[in-house]
Amino acid sequence: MAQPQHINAMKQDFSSLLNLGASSPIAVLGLAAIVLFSVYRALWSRNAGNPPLPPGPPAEPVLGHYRIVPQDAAFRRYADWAKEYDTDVLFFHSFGTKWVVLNTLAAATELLDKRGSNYADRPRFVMFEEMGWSPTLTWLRWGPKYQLHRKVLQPPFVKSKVAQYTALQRREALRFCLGAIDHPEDWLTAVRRFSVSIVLKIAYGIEVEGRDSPWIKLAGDTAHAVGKSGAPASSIMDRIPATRYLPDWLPFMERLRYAHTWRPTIQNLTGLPFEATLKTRAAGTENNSFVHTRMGHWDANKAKGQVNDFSLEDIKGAAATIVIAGNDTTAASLMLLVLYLMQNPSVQHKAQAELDSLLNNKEENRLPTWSDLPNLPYTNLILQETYRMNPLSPLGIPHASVADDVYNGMFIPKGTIVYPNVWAMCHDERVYERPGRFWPERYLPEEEGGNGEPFPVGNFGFGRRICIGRALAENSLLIVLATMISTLRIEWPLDEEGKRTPFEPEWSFRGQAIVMPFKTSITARTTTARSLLAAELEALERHTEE
Ligand code: HEM
Repeated sequence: MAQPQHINAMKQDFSSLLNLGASSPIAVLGLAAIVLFSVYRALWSRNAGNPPLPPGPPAEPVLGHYRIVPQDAAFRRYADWAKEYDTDVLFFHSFGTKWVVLNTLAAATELLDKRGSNYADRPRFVMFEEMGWSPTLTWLRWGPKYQLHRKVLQPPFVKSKVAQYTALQRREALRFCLGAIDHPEDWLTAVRRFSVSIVLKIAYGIEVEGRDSPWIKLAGDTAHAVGKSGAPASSIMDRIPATRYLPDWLPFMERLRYAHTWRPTIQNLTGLPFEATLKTRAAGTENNSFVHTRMGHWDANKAKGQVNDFSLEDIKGAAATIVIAGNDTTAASLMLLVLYLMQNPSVQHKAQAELDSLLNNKEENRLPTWSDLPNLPYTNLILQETYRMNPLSPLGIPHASVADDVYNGMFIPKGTIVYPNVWAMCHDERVYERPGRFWPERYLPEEEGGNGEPFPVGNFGFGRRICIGRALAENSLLIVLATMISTLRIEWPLDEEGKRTPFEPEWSFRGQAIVMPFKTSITARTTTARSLLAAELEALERHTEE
């Protein structure tokens, strides 16, 4: 969801335009004129008489920074430029689009939090509209529709309300560990099941039955469709919206083709669970899922002859938001937890010791519950360190400025796209000693052997657009982490010679920063772990089915 892909996408769009030019020089000249005009109008005409723009590397004529910013791991390059130009805000432009990158927590807090109302907008996501997304909070521009969606979606996820989902989350945590013990070679299915089961149940009341559930596949397909669609607001349709009406077979419209190819998948994700839920309601089944609750309000208003501000399309889109925003992020975070525990056996052992001493495991033989979590400080530090090591959206989800602004004598024009460089903030050597090292103790005070470093900030965004699901996500991750530490032994896999050999897995830094599927060895940590998991799962299954 972050920036590197938008540069990449522009490259694809632009090189396709150049290909077209081979057969149609007039088209190239026309497009060049449009680009030059939009660059002038969007950028320089607005800057006349204002303070200077923030610094940044020199741009190329016409193309601006499109060839300057790397496609991969741009967040690292931005962090280097911030040092080189001795600034916390960098400025870039390309084809009339302007963007700034905020490289310190101070800049992000000042602009996105304190001046939040000026940075609550998003760029327009025309390509996502073409892909068939219903109104979706994450992509909505600032305005009454956005505010209505946020007002409806936020309440069930505030900290005081997410307790209603704890039984579900614990059940899925137990299922994950049991799945990983029973099918260690297929631990990723257990990961995907864990994340999608939680969001489908909350959004629609749908149960994911078994490892072969079609819902797991649909969630995977959607993740693929979104993951490869490029960064939001980066396609030629986003730059020049009228191009969405061009035929998609034109050589330079490959992203429109992509949107149309994946449209059925997106429509399935937003449509199928919604239709299934409407059917269960029509058959008289009620549950407390988001859709059932909203449909209850909708029916009641309709019966009273009152206008429904929140339309059926809105309910459909808002429910899909829960799945889109909450599924992949949770799955990717759980993969990171497995990775860091595997890579850092001493951390794993320390966390096991913390759990064992609390649960007195050998005598009582029980698994961690919600009431144990506040008494597991080291487990919590592991989660904080996981957030810091690899922010999933290293450049956040872009905000956009509503009006002209000046920050530390630098001009930020209206309509500028704003990327918080969360990775740079989490890896700032002035704040974190040896930031590339996974060291959960760094947050402890010095007298307890730590460095007194602050918890990372920004992984869930900033200001008015901050993630609504962070309390839910944190609960999911903490309960699954504690259950894993208690029941699983996670080690390097055995190689062909039967040795455990450390390796660095592959990563993808285009858009989101995610670890690619990797091999690991997962076994039950104690002789009773599996039976304990199975017994508690059975009890919870009865409970959550009610
Ligand atoms: C580890 C898990 C998660 C991470 C790292 C994460 C991260 C983020 C980030 C970085 C943003 C952008 C905030 C901004 O623009 O400043 C965001 C927005 C959002 N997240 Fe999450 N998220 C996670 C889980 C969830 C879950 C479980 C839900 C489900 C309810 C959710 C729902 C949303 C929504 C609806 C938005 C859009 C908010 C808006 O634009 O007003 N997220 N998230």
